[in-house]
Amino acid sequence: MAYSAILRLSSPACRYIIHQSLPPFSPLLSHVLSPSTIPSNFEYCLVISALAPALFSAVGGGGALLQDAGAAVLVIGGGYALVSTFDNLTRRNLIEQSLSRKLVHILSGLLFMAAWPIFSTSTGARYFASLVPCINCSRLVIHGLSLATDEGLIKSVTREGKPEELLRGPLYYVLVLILCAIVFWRESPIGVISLAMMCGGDGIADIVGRRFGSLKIPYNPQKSWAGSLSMFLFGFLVSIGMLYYFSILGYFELDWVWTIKRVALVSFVATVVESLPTGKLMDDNISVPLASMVTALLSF
Ligand SMILES: C/C(=C\COP(=O)(O)O)CCC[C@H](C)CCC[C@H](C)CCCC(C)C
Ligand SMILES: Nc1ccn([C@@H]2O[C@H](COP(=O)(O)OP(=O)(O)O)[C@@H](O)[C@H]2O)c(=O)n1
Repeated sequence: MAYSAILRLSSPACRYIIHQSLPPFSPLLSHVLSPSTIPSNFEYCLVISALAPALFSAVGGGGALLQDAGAAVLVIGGGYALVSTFDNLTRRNLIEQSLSRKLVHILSGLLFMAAWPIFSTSTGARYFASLVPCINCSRLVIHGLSLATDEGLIKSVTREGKPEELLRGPLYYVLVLILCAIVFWRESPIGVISLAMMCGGDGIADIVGRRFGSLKIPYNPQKSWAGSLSMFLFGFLVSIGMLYYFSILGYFELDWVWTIKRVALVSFVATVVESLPTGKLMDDNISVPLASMVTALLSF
């Protein structure tokens, strides 16, 4: 009944329109809809309720709407599941908090982007997809302002377990997801590369840099050559991998030799920007995707 259009069908014109626009799917229908029969309004409502899904999918509205709403619910659930999974791993001391945060950093955006093809081809699909980071954005603001408490969220995405940390890196991160979903979506490699560099590149730099980053960068002792090199390589590979994923699904047709060169350039520029001592001026979750977008816009 949710999709059924309960229409006032008393007017003959309305019944005529229905009769003309709906092929008689069965003898029952042709009887009920034929102008010679005068069915009650209840019978018409019954018919419309039965045919509404077909009607909606025939006009492209309900089918796409249903698909996008379902996809959004599925991905929102996936986001909650991901965060709570890493919260449990951290609580059980199976992984340290900094590693948990970085794995959430790497996986959230990449899995969100990988889910884009399950949304419909309608023009509104990108807005349904952006609902996912939007809901997480409101979640981060609510808990970042301590209007509510979610220990699991705080433990799995903050460095020191302070709620106000949610209003910096994590918030900028989901805002970039919203921007890329709405502005670039599945139509442009720029959004894909920017998210790959922010999620994959910047994420791996922390993991590798903390463990193997003894050789520091001269102009920024907080960063290391190992961290930056891993960002360049992993960011490049994740970018190419995601572009290949979307291209085999038919969203991009790319000249791969040309593309590889430009992705390498984007990855290099993003890595240099991330290595700069500008963390206090601009969070990496803004500077890395911004540098990637500008470089990709100029080179693609
Ligand atoms: C830990 C995060 C950012 C911190 O960045 P940094 O300070 O370490 O540089 C990521 C925060 C993720 C957010 C809480 C949840 C986002 C969920 C995502 C929009 C949907 C994922 C769906 C997918 C299917 C798992
Ligand atoms: N290029 C890089 C990036 C991070 N790192 C290491 O990872 C730690 C966290 O890096 P970061 O401050 O960029 O972390 P986020 O701002 O990305 O959360 C740094 O303090 C370094 O120990 C590195 O060695 N080289």
